[in-house]
Amino acid sequence: MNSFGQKLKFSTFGESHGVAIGCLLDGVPAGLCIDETYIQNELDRRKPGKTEFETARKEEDKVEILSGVFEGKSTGTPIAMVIYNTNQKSKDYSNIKDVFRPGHADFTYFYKYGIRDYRGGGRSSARETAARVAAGAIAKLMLKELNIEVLSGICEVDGIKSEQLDYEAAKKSVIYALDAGKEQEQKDAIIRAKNDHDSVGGVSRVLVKGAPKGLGQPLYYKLDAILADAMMGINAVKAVEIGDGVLSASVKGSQNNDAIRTNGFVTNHSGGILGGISNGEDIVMNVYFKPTPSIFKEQKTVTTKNEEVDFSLKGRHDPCVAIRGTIVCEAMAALVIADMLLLNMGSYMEGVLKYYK
Ligand SMILES: Cc1cc2nc3c(=O)[nH]c(=O)nc-3n(C[C@H](O)[C@H](O)[C@H](O)COP(=O)(O)O)c2cc1C
Ligand SMILES: C=C(O[C@@H]1CC(C(=O)O)=C[C@@H](OP(=O)(O)O)[C@H]1O)C(=O)O
Repeated sequence: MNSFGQKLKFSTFGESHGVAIGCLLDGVPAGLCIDETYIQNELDRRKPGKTEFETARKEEDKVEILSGVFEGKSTGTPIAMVIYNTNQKSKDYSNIKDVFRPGHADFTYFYKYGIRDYRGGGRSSARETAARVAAGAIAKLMLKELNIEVLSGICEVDGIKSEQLDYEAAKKSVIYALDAGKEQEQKDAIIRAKNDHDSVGGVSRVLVKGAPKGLGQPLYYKLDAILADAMMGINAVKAVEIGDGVLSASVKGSQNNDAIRTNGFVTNHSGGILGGISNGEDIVMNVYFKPTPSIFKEQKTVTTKNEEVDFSLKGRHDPCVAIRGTIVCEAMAALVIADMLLLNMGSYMEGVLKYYK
């Protein structure tokens, strides 16, 4: 179960090499138009196997809505969605049955549960994030009704930073690069690492446009805390910055404060959140992904019997997980913002009236 979930309850099921993955999304208001083509398009943006910058595992990620939608509209009842796995090739994973891949969840799952679905990491595989994207697409449909948009793109690969942040460019790029001028260099870094049987990290920049003032509950349900929680819950995310983030610790207050004018804020160092509440500016986050743990270089590890071994991995893996990860960030951000909106409708007379009008 998700940890935001005040109004929207969201959970997923399934394993990478099981029959299917899917989700249950409860709390979506009745009467929302559920555009299945839109949901599928969102899944297509994340699905694996599209380019050489992604895992070679080809999945169509066709989503099927099982409940909660009638004649194209949400009914206010739980929405269940399923995506069948079709390209498992589980036998490729027999060589990690008794060894732990450094950097992956094999070690910790084994010591926590004593049993591990080693076929592609089972439940710990980011295959599960397809289900997040399906739920996030429904949240995005709800946000669209309120002219709120969630966008994202890659602003750094292997330390190569984007100078431009062009979200339209990111939509056209196969690696969702925000800076078309840096795209080739970033692509080259991914392919170089891949050819070297290695992997690279990257950073996704997420932008929520059009969010109203007042989202987030002080003090223990702050919008920045909940967004960070949602992002950190994505596989391989190691840090989240809101607005200027880490940089704000090394500048003066006079440089960091956003001056206020009658028409809004002059700058947006805060990333659109003050005191845990949205201030009406763009909500901006940087989400940091580590390099893919499953690499094909020989590595040192131990077996399930705690014997030291050198081992070489097989399988199909993303050389840079941030690329597809950015689509998952959008989905999680959309779910959080939708949840916060629904929460405000309950605590704000204006919201309640608008909702019931
Ligand atoms: C979209 C996406 C794709 C990923 N693809 C792979 C992959 O192909 N191989 C791999 O080892 N890890 C991949 N990961 C990362 C692992 O799932 C993740 O590192 C692992 O579950 C351990 O969790 P942690 O890194 O959060 O500790 C991917 C992550 C995301 C978000
Ligand atoms: C299958 C997908 O990505 C997978 C994420 C992943 C991992 O360890 O996170 C490992 C690889 O697959 P497997 O679980 O078969 O080893 C990726 O291909 C997907 O995103 O749909």
